[in-house]
Amino acid sequence: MFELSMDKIINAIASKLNVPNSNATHVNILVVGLTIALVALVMIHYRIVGKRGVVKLPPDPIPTFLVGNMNDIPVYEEWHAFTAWAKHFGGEIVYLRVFGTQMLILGSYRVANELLNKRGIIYSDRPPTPPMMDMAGFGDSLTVMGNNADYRLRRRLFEQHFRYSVIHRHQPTQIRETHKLLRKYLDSPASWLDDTRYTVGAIILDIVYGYRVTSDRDEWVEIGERAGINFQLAVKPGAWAVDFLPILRYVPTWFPFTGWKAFALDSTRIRKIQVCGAFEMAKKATREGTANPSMVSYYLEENKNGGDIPEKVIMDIASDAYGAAVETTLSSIYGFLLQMTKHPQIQLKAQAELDRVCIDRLPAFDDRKNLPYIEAIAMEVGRWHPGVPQGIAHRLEKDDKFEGMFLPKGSLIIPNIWGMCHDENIYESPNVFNPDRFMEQAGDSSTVSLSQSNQDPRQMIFGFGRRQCPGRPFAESQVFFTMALILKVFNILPPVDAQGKEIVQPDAYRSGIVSLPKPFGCRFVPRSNAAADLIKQTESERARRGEHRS
Ligand code: HEM
Repeated sequence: MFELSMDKIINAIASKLNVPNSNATHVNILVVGLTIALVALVMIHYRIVGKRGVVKLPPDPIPTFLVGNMNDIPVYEEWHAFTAWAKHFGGEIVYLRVFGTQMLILGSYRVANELLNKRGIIYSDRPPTPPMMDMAGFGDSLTVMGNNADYRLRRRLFEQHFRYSVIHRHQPTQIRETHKLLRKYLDSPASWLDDTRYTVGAIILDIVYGYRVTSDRDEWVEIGERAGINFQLAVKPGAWAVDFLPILRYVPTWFPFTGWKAFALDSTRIRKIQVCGAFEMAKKATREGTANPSMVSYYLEENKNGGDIPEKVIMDIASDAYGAAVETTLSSIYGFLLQMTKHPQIQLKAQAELDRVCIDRLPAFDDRKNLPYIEAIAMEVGRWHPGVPQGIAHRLEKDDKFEGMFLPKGSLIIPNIWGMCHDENIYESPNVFNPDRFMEQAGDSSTVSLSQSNQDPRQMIFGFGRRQCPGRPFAESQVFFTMALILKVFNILPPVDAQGKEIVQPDAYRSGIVSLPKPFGCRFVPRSNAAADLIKQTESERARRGEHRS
């Protein structure tokens, strides 16, 4: 029966190819060749996994010979392509291959929760550090380290300084610097973009090194920023030939076309100044007893009292905090300001809540539980454009199986956080900016509260499982506090053109691991004279606390 139908196929092919039947041997060879190729293709889609039988890989865009899906992955705003694939393949996991590297793009919170949270034990590793990251001085960063004992020590120490139960320690710094920002918005609103950036940098420098920024353009903030920019450049996938051909790292610097080596050397130099310089400054102050309390002074003191934390570890995690905190937190604050320029009604509603809770004073951290609408705006800002839209890749440590699909060991796991936050199955009209989606109307407008029924996007935007962002408690509190303070005293308006007409600004975001809004305009106008007075009073409070002016 089989031979009969095989003959038929051979004859059909033979006639199609115009090959006489007497030459059927050649056709036989052709058919065998085609069959092998077909089986090979099928084998790529289906894996034979030991005794567990045949298991299917997740669906994938058709790969190209050798390079796989390299050309399918866009260089900019990858999260849109990932979201489109998830829809196209009707699946929550998409499989990609680039050269020998296998990737699994997770497109829903449900799957990310099942794999990265619940099976965290095998999903918490990171891929090997790309050569350029290493050459540019970022190889020792906690964020890129594999799941080994050294990593776990660093992670524990890091968390100890930023977990929910201790972040109140950082509040005096947050209050001092964020109040200062309000004064800057009032006195010189044109430089709001830089001033906002400097504020976040100044807070982190104080928390981590006990260093108080005293000028508007502080050298340590500048160095931190340069290191941050270099990190973003070095980590960019596909940007560096050396990441594909590691042997290139041994090419001497005098060789033509090695500008990338100069970048790597300069980046390492800046990173060294940032990591060692700021640490040595904090160490000296701790030794002399003049240090402000900080992450570095805390662990150095612990060592003095019998602890044995390697100094290198303290030095590295301090710089990790700076590198990981500034751009991400800024992404939320800038994102909030951009949306406010477009949504005056949302501002009005938030200001009504603030005026009810903090009648004639500035909001404080303790007000958070009584300001659900401000919390809802913070959640919607995070959902609208997550600061790290594709997360940071995890690496699967063992072969795994999920709902009939085979997930191969060594795969990079990329959670498409942006896609999850715009999932129509979770959020109604996901492309509308609407904080009310997180609110529950309970009685009159003074008793509204946060709804428990809609998925809290913060379970996604800070990543997953054992790798979930350890800075989350601090980031949430700083974003909330900044938003509440600004809304209490300012109207946030869009820029105007030469005719005084308000400019409608695009929702444009920079691509990269951390994604911020592209530069945009914003006007800060005090809501009233009383609001301006509240800002000015922070100056006298500062003087009363004996803080220096800057
Ligand atoms: C709104 C602000 C922030 C967002 C959206 C954010 C988001 C993220 C995400 C998505 C990850 C990857 C998690 C994963 O691999 O699954 C991450 C990792 C990390 N974040 Fe944040 N982050 C923010 C603020 C901060 C702050 C303020 C700090 C420090 C104080 C921080 C420190 C870190 C560190 C050290 C890691 C690496 C953790 C590890 O690999 O174990 N982040 N963050």
